[in-house]
Amino acid sequence: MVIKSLKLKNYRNYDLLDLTLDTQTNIFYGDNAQGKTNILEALYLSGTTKSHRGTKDRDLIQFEHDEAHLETIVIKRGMEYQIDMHLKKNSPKGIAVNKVPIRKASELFGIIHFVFFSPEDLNIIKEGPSGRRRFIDLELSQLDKIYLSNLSSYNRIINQRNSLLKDIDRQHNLVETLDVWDMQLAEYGMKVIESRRNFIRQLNKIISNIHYRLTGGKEHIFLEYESSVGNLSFAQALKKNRERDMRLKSTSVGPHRDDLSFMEGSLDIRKFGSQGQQRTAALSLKLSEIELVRMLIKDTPVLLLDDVLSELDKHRQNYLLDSIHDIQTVITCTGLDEFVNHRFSINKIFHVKNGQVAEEN
Ligand SMILES: Nc1ncnc2c1ncn2[C@@H]1O[C@H](COP(=O)(O)OP(=O)(O)OP(=O)(O)O)[C@@H](O)[C@H]1O
Repeated sequence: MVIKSLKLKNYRNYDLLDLTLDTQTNIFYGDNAQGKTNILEALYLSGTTKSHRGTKDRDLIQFEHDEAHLETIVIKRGMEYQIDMHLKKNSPKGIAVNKVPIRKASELFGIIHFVFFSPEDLNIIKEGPSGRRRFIDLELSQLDKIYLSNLSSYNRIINQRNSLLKDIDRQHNLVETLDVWDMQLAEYGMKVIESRRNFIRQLNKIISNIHYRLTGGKEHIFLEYESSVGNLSFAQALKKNRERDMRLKSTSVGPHRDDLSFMEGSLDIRKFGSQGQQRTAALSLKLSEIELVRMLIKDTPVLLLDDVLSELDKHRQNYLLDSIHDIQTVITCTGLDEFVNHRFSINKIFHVKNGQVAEEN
């Protein structure tokens, strides 16, 4: 699949933008705060309905405007799909595929698949568990419609359970209603955990090879899904922790507290790895994600690289660029130095300045 074009109107710092992308490598370069990431964000939004930065629709609309419009044309297996998105300040976004309005965002599912890679991804091992859960959730939500639906049900129920835990403090007889919530939470929670375990199993088959090559044969790594539920069933764990949850007024076990560990032999890289080791493992993870997506969707995803090359040394830059030469890639960077010494062929170069994009030859 490839993105053929992107049009924006009143989106972030773009009044109007009309871009035709190359099917291979596209570079957007320019100084800071000129609008490079905004382009990647707009692309990601048009495929997933969400900003990769988690920004609300109203903040994506250009200051002093009430609406924004995005039009993306995707080519997938020879078919053209036009995705129109209308962002509004005070109501949900309108989406149409080939001019036919769709009612639910999930109807966009499967048209386009993005892998987003930003400098924060290189810190995924060094930082806290929420980034690692977010990594799993963002990818699985694109790969698996049922996961997306189970995860939203789980998140809805956990919010309701947490408010109930707060209310119980004032109105103790509400404690009887906890069982009903726990039953539902356990049902969706187990499904979420099972899908995540399966995803990690599949990633493990790929990551060890990639990491071995990336470290010049020095390291083997292995991922482990760490469930806060432990060996209990989720329902049992909820029961066991009920007193504590009531005291803390929040749910202490479940997929929203789980983590992913990166093991090099018996060494937990999260805790004991050097910074370099952690960043290399993070790069291996990202490369494995691309590989796994490719296998599962039986197509190539579109890769969005947000200023990530300048974060890598020459060896890792080369490894990354070599791994992606047959995928449509949209790269942002502040300068073109990273590409000068690489045989990597750039197909289109765009200069971004203050919400204006100029193609260079
Ligand atoms: N809703 C909005 N309306 C108008 N302009 C906006 C809006 N949101 C953000 N901007 C502007 O967009 C610019 C930031 O764009 P972007 O995040 O794409 O930067 P960038 O070129 O990727 O820079 P960097 O290299 O620093 O990441 C800023 O100038 C900011 O003021």
